Amino acid sequence: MVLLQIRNLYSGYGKIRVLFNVNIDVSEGSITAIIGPNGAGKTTLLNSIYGLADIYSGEIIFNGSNIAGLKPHQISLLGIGYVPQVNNIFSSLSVYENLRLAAVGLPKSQFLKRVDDVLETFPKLKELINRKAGTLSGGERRMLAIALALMKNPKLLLLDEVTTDLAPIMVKRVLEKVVELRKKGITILIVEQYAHRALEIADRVYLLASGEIRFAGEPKELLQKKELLELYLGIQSL
Ligand SMILES: Nc1ncnc2c1ncn2[C@@H]1O[C@H](COP(=O)(O)OP(=O)(O)OP(=O)(O)O)[C@@H](O)[C@H]1O
Repeated sequence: MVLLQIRNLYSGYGKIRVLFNVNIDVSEGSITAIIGPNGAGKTTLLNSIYGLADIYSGEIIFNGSNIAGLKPHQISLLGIGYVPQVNNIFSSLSVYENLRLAAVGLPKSQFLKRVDDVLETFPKLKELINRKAGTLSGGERRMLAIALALMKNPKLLLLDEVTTDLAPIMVKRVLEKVVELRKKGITILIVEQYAHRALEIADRVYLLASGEIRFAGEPKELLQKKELLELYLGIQSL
């Protein structure tokens, strides 16, 4: 089943037009990667899905209904979680307090169940539960940012460059978590600046450049398109 279908999407910010005729299918239970050069519009695509960009035309069908034009809190309630590039962690609050805030409105008993689930996925955060978020390492903060999005129990998780600026070992751990989340039934749409990392874990990949989709297919097909890789990603081979 296709969980998210984007049809003929044109979007941007006011007069700044960024995406042109974008079509994307995200199958339930899959990892779908969006790659492309800087400024291609990858973040704008996630912002469009989450109600943070202006939709000029087109449809964003999630779980059967068109969500284009809805506000972020409405989209969140429908089951989409977003881990933005600049994460919204409160540094002066503890890990626990951040998790509590992320689940605001949830009755205490449900909150405790969700915290248990999320900490099972991120055992390291359990050890750090009373630490101020500002004292966490870069990798730990990235894990917390994902944990915060999971507190709302999303069906679809949007991840924007969650591995950028991390040491190689932490990159590996974060991506292993992403694969683990898919195993738990969460559908993932991931934007990655480093194409090879995304291609290793993705079921399907879209190459975006200058606001248009230039390739859609399986990672192994893209790996054979040397001219696309060279033109848009500046790499001879991966
Ligand atoms: N809030 C905004 N208001 C106006 N223009 C914006 C805004 N955010 C991004 N843009 C513009 O939209 C275009 C696409 O940016 P976007 O961040 O979506 O690209 P990207 O592929 O995610 O790039 P990067 O890898 O550098 O983050 C850029 O020209 C950028 O300047």
